[in-house]
Amino acid sequence: MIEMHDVWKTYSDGTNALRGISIKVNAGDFVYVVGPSGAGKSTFMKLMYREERPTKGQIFVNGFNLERLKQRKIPFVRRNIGVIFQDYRLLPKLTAYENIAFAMEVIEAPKKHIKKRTMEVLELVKLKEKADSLPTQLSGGEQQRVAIARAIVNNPAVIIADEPTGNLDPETSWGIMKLLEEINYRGATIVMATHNKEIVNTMRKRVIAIEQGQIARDEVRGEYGYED
Ligand SMILES: Nc1ncnc2c1ncn2[C@@H]1O[C@H](COP(=O)(O)OP(=O)(O)OP(=O)(O)O)[C@@H](O)[C@H]1O
Repeated sequence: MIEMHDVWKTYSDGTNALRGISIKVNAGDFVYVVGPSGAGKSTFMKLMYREERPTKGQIFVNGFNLERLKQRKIPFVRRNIGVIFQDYRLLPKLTAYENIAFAMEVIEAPKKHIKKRTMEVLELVKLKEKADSLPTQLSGGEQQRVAIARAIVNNPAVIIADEPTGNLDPETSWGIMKLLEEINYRGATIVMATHNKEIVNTMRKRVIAIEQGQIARDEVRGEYGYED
């Protein structure tokens, strides 16, 4: 599903963010990515959805070699990866419904299908009654649920979540985790970077720890392992 072979990332200012990462994530896995601030977690995530390119090494997602990808194939690969950010990144002038529907419009899904599927995911994230609200009219947790609905609306095989609970209080964070667990249960592979010790130690999953740009641990039912 996702494979990295000896992946290195050096930014243009010379920062060595990743130094020889090799991993394999299978279809249906739920993986936490943990590690100290600045360890390289976000860089690792960005490489998977091709926001950044590796300096060296190979990355495969859904069978595609991201480094050999033809330009015209990029939208196809991106459509198979849903991305969730700490700061939600909803379009501020669009309603909850429109934010989600927009993700289907850009891939030119049939109109009839858009309405049905958008309502379906709004229901899944329990926000049907907020369909017409703008992001500013929603709480942080509700905005993140809209962002999750947007990420899954095109049925991607892989969900990349970079600190999805980073801006949320503990109770709201648990709601988001329940939702991600449900999405994983329905078949999506989830890779989630997090600093949330309680979540990692309670909802036991595979844990990949990155330290100074290298894999420090990779455990099947791992622990958070840091004090923050
Ligand atoms: N665009 C960039 N240009 C130069 N250096 C960068 C860039 N992005 C990240 N870095 C550096 O690369 C290293 C890894 O950063 P990254 O954001 O991947 O870490 P992180 O583990 O996600 O940190 P955090 O937990 O604080 O979000 C850091 O030293 C960071 O300063």
